[in-house]
Amino acid sequence: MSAYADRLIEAVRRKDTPLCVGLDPFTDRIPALFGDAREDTSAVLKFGASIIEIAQQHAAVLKPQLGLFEQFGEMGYATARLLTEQARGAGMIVLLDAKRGDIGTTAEGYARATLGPKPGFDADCVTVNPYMGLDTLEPFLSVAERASKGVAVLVRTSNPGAGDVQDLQVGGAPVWRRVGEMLSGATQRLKGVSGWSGLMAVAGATYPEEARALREVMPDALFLVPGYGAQGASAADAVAGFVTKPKGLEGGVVSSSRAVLYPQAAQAAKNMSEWRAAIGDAMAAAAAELRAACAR
Ligand SMILES: O=c1ccn([C@@H]2O[C@H](COP(=O)(O)O)[C@@H](O)[C@H]2O)c(=O)[nH]1
Repeated sequence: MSAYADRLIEAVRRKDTPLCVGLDPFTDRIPALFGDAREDTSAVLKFGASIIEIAQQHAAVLKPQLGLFEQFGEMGYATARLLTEQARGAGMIVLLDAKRGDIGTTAEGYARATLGPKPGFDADCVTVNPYMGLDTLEPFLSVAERASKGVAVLVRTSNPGAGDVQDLQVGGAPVWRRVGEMLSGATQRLKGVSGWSGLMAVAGATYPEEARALREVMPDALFLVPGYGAQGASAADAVAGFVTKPKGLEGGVVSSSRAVLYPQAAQAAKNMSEWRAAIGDAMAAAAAELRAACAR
């Protein structure tokens, strides 16, 4: 199998947009058309399955937010696995947002559970938290190397409090920059023939200046950029850390969850075909807006 980075960048080029659809199930926002998600996880499964059917037309990548499935207990976990299988079966790349991070021996379990084959999730990539140190990433990197998968590392996150720790100065540079520097060996290990690495850096769209600076530190890492849409960042901000290549700007994927899952028109839909149309419109608009931002 080709390297994760090559598969990802090829899929993004084919779709001609860096849009990554986030799958974040919120019980109070899943329309009643699917059943009552507060009482029945089959409503979450039906909602997720319909989202994937539409998303596969507009985006190369799906990012299930595992925490929001885990809130439903074992059935939620099983639902996330079924949806991961559906998305991969439909040719989408699945980037599991699980934000794992623990001592090496425990991390081995997490790596098998997320990237490993059944009974693991068999996701293409998983998000990890590096703030316990490089050794905690090793099990994920080993599985990723062996199975042509990716590892997306939190470097400069999108949340308002991101700077509380990540902006602290260490030897004249912020922590997030030091983390980016620390990841250079891992980046080389997951490099594909395209020159891009499957060691992805999570760089929030809400901090475009930091994303630009991070690109200098991590020239080969594909970025996973959350924060576009519901968190207020524009398409231009979202691609700030991308790079100019002969075919225009590229360099990663931009995720959007709430803005494409729960647009107003979909919340007001009276039937399934209205809902499908509203979701399709929201995803098409996001895909086009990001495509245009990449072309500038
Ligand atoms: O820095 C980060 C890292 C991860 N996330 C996750 O991305 C989505 C964002 O959802 P939106 O509805 O598009 O705001 C969500 O799953 C977060 O857990 C992030 O926002 N920032």
